Amino acid sequence: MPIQAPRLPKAGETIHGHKFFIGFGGKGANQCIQAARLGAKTAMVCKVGKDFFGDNYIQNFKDYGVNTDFVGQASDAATGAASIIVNDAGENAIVIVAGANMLLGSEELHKALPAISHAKVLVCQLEISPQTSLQALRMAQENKVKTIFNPAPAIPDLDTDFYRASDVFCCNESEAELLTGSPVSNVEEARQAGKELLKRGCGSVIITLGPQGCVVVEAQGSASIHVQTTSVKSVDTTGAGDSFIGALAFYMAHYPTMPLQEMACRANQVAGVSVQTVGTQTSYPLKKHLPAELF
Ligand SMILES: Nc1ncnc2c1ncn2[C@@H]1O[C@H](COP(=O)(O)OP(=O)(O)OP(=O)(O)O)[C@@H](O)[C@H]1O
Repeated sequence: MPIQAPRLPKAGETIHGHKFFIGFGGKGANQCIQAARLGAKTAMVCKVGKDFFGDNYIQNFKDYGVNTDFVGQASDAATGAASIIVNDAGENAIVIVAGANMLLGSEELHKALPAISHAKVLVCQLEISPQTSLQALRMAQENKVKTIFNPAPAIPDLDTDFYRASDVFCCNESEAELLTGSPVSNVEEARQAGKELLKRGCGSVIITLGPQGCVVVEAQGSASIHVQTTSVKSVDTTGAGDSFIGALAFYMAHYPTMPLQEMACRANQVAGVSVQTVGTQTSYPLKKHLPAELF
């Protein structure tokens, strides 16, 4: 729920803002919807509250053609929400209430097992309990389903089992920095961080670098590749990383033999379109609006 205001209010203060709007989000939902907009058959496994926001959240998935059979509604917790205040300088103050997200656990995953085990790709993040994410990744691997893990929001003491459960470990610069403990602010540093993360046991690593595209690090010992992207005029980069991951999941599902570097190159192009329009899910391109050579 973003609010635009001239400045951030002080404790106890009431001020007038410019604008208020409600947008759907959550990393998992964004990634799922980008994949669906490219033509992937998608299902979401998550938990919302039995409330107004939860009902609208489910309808939003349905509007995008996402299967909601595994979207549970908790009666004892509210739908996860974020209150975001952005001032005229572009600085923000954010309060996230995870709510029902934290109630997603083993029971729900077991109900979703038929969908998980028949999927081509499973994508997980850290906006639910980390142990639930890890369990889902393991369930996918046991069923030979490819996994993409997006360690966001990053936690410094990430369980090392997450690396082993990730076919593709995909994060942005600040997440890579937190996980490796080394600065990641340019291509060279991203290459080093990618190599370090790869050593921890994942199949491959992608570190996204905003307008500089991404770095792809595959199999131990092989060179890292900087996949540059086309320069575009960006107006709102919110959710660009999720657009990239949703697109990557689409390519992994639809073109399983395509080299990862080529998938990353195409995901760069998709995410590059998303930054040219205001909004998050609404800025994600549909297949019909993208050049045919991306498919
Ligand atoms: N200004 C830009 N021009 C072109 N492509 C961009 C730009 N910003 C982002 N992208 C594309 O989006 C991808 C993800 O961007 P970024 O690395 O900023 O992710 P992020 O930090 O997770 O984003 P956010 O937190 O804003 O969702 C990049 O790898 C690139 O493909």
